[in-house]
Amino acid sequence: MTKAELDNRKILPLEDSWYRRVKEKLDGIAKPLDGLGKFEYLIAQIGAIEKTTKISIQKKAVLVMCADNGVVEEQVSQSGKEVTLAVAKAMGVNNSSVGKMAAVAGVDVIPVDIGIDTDELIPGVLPRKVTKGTKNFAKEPAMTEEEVLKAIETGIQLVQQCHREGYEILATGEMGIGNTTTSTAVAAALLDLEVEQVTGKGAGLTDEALKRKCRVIEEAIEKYSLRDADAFTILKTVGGLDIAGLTGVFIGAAIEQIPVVIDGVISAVAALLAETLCKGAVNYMIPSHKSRELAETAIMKKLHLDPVLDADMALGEGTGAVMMMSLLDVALGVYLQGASFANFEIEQYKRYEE
Ligand SMILES: O=C(O)c1ccc[n+]([C@@H]2O[C@H](COP(=O)([O-])O)[C@@H](O)[C@H]2O)c1
Ligand SMILES: Cc1cc2nc[nH]c2cc1C
Repeated sequence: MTKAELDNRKILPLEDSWYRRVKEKLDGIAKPLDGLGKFEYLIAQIGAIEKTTKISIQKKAVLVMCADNGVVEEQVSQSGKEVTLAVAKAMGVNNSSVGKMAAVAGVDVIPVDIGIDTDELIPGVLPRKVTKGTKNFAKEPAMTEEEVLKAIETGIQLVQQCHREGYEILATGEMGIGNTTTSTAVAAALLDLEVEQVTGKGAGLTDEALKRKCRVIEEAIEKYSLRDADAFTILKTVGGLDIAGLTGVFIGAAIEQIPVVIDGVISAVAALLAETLCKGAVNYMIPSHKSRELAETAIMKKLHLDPVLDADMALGEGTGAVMMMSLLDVALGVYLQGASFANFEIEQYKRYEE
């Protein structure tokens, strides 16, 4: 894929009529009007994406992009980069946090090596390595243009493959030590935010290390004049292969017209990049939780998305998105099988315009 091909991707809008038809069906179910709150809108959104009132999200997968980040050399994370490989290996044998959750939720985990710094072929992990980790952005741009395009294309192609295999809804996830530094740098540059106000402790840091993390991000934004740069340049300079791959997943979901659930702050940054690069992609996105990472709030506000879960989670791997898939299944139980007012022989509730 060339940059021009990426720029020319067109995303189809959703039709309002499907929202209305799903909402009418929800209003006919014996319950208070809008009783399922935000889930009513989300169910209607999925109906509009699938273009049906007979919604199905039975076959589910979480695509977990795993990659290393050169900026870890600057000691911006509590652990070393070897943890990325260790957790990816655990994912491959369903022994990671997301694997345990997904088994309960009926979701398939698809871990992807999009840039782990190893020559090993990891059992159970899809080999889609673009390069063995990014460069340290404190010293040089993280990626080349070709690497970014290849990672985005990989994400798009994985969604297309999942769609062909019958998956009806996808979730995003990632594993990459240092990726809260890359994500925060992208968010701060793209949304012109104060670095100190949006930088969190990631997987855990001392106060002193947090100051170092802020300094590394701030210096890079200044060095490369990123506050005036476009989204693609920001991603290439301070982003990561996991973020680029996930950007492709969001673009791919919009192209294939399937719903995609956003996980934590790293996925949220990729969602923001996808919407910036391909307008309208956001209509295919479903938020899950409000990550503990500080950049999350500004990103969700910019995307006009409202995460349902506020549980102080900061695990990554796709865990929050998988939890959300379970909640969607539960809410859909009412939509698909709930008794109607007619079944109860009581009069349907009316909407009163104020
Ligand atoms: O999903 C989130 O919002 C989230 C917040 C904090 C940490 N993480 C996970 O922790 C790792 C990154 O943390 P760090 O401190 O190395 O940047 C990475 O593998 C993420 O999956 C994820
Ligand atoms: C063990 C471990 C698992 C993770 N999953 C996401 N980030 C992580 C960081 C660590 C350290």
